[in-house]
Amino acid sequence: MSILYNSRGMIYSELGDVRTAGEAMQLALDYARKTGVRSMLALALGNAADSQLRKGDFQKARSLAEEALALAQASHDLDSETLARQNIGMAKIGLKQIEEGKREVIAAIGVAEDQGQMASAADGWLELAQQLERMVDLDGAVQAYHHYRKLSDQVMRDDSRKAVLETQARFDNERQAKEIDLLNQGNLLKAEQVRAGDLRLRLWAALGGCVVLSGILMGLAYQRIRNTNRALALSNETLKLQGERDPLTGLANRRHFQSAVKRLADKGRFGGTVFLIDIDHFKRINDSYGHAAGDAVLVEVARRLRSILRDEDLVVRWGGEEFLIVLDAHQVASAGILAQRLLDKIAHPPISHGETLITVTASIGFASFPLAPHGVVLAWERAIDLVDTVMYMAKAHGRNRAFGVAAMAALDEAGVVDLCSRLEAAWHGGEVTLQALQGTSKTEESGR
Ligand SMILES: Nc1nc2c(ncn2[C@@H]2O[C@H](COP(=O)(O)OP(=O)(O)OP(=O)(O)O)[C@@H](O)[C@H]2O)c(=O)[nH]1
Repeated sequence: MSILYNSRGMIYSELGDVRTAGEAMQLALDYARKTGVRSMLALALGNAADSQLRKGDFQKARSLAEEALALAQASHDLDSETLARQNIGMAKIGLKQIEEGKREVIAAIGVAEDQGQMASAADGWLELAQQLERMVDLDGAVQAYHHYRKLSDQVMRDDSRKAVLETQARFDNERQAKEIDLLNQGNLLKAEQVRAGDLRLRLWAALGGCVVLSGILMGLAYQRIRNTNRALALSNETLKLQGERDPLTGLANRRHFQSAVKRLADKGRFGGTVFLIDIDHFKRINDSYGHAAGDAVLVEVARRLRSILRDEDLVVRWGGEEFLIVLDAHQVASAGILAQRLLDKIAHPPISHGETLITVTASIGFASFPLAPHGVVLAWERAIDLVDTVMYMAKAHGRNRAFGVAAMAALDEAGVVDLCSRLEAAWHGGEVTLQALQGTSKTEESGR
């Protein structure tokens, strides 16, 4: 029964029904206490503490997590001990013991990292970032989010390496099929050539008065060969284009970006203006209207972005609900004007999907490189790291807004990395100048 209620609690928790999830977790805990089975009790205590954290009852969450910690230590269960310590830290943050709680959560995440549990460590950083954001420790939240992005990128790289291998295998099969197709076309071409050769021989044999006729026939054969070659070249070009497009939105994908960015980077150093756009609360759109509606939103946002940009501007589907724009221009002022247009274009009018009107907003980070005022040039990975951090600040400050880097008191890349790791504080301390813009109307922004 305890396992059953645990599962029920987890399902309701995923659906966002905190109250029913809490009741189920409590029942799971009651049954686990009756059975006296330690592993079951540790699991139930961990989940119940987690549920209380979500409900905001930090005192209760803390006492449940402390009970779980004692149990985990007694049974030498390192995983449960780490979870319990993390929950205790989160509860302390909720109880306004922010620095102590932060230390405990970070130590618990460190243990998970040492154990090689990178996905759960990444989740830990994200939860910490959200908890600190709730407690208005924005600097701490931005730093935690930075760690989360780094680690989740690493996890995603590992996952996507697997996915890439599978996709590669699929792509190879498709390519093989295409190559067979091309080979057939090649054979046809050769057959055409042989036929043309035959024709030539016969024509030479017939010679004499047939010279004019043979010339015409040879001309026709030559024309056919040229057409076949043109078809081959077109087919190769189509193959290359398909591999660099996102199939849902038709925008360029990351692979295309990698080759395009080489054109914009001088010896790996990046020049231009970058915007990172992340749709706000996109998970809610999927949860409320369904995955197909989420897809429709992505397609429409992609169309709107393209509609206000020039053909030569690069627009990339960067991740699930993230888009990256790269302009070959360096003016920060005009970047601000474009950021405002992007915010407004995404939000107005609401996107229609069947009978439903879906209100969509986005958060945007942007910066122009080399960085003002000292003209610091960055590798493109660092440039995107910086824009990603500024984008998260736009999220942390309420969403439906754009933050852009106008100037940074850094003389080299190391200085930029340092300021980026404490951006909120550096902004307030005057070491960084940010341009902050807001979407013109916040119709549906519900915050947290
Ligand atoms: N429909 C659809 N959903 C996707 C696609 N790719 C990713 N997603 C979903 O996008 C959601 C992203 O959610 P989160 O990363 O939590 O971010 P969010 O809800 O936008 O919240 P904030 O970014 O904090 O405002 C996840 O639920 C993904 O499943 C896609 O191609 N189609």
